[in-house]
Amino acid sequence: MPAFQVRGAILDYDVTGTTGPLVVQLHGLTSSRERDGQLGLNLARALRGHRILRFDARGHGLSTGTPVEADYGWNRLADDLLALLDHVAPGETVHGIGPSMGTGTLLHAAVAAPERFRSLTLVTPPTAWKSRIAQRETYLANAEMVEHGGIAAFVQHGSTAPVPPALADAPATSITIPEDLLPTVMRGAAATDFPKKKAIAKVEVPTLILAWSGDRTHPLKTANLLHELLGHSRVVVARTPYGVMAWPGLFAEFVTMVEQSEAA
Ligand SMILES: O=C(O)CCC(=O)CC(=O)O
Repeated sequence: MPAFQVRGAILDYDVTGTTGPLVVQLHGLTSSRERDGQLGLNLARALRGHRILRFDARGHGLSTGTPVEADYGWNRLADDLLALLDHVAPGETVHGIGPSMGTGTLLHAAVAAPERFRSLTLVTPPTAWKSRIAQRETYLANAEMVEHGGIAAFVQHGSTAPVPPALADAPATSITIPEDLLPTVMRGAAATDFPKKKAIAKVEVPTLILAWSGDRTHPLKTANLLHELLGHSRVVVARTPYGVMAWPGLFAEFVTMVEQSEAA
């Protein structure tokens, strides 16, 4: 696999397809491109005639990490993303898609460099702003849990959490962050948040928001707030696994429509 060195980490990535516009696909906290595939979240899979760039965020999957909490803030992950885009596709505008932490990363990147994005697909937007306060405590407690009981304690605790209806059929998967790095990544997640609402409202990139119901880590309130702020957006909510099965098709159709309206 190709690798890219940025700010002390080596990001593992791959590009499928040889022609067509570039799509960059991100993943969520404690996940990786492989694990998101197992969860049915390889959402660019229905798209044809495009190059798809996928990578593991620093500290996740096959990428290496740094022992610095702030490096896992969404703003810093956005710096990684923009640097990787400069490396793989200098000067090219791209379609970005990413769940949860990937959404936070895309929003920071789009605020910093809106000209790099043709479209954004924000999947299962996580807690943000007001709802981030309680999530922060959860992540700090998780960091301590790993330090005292290892990943096994964290996994055991997570297995008792309610599963959103849209994930009812998802297989069991493993955390992709090494045990010694996980507390650092968790504390980085605890300290981060979306960009300010005013900054998001200035982003004029066409946006599709794919959310699901019944998940406190990805509350519908965030999806709806983003929809209100982003003038060029549409929101679709999945309430069952069938709703999530439709997402690759919805994404492919959205990207095609964005390209057709640019050409018109
Ligand atoms: O709340 C966060 O920091 C992001 C949570 C996340 O990315 C987990 C997921 O992918 O479900």
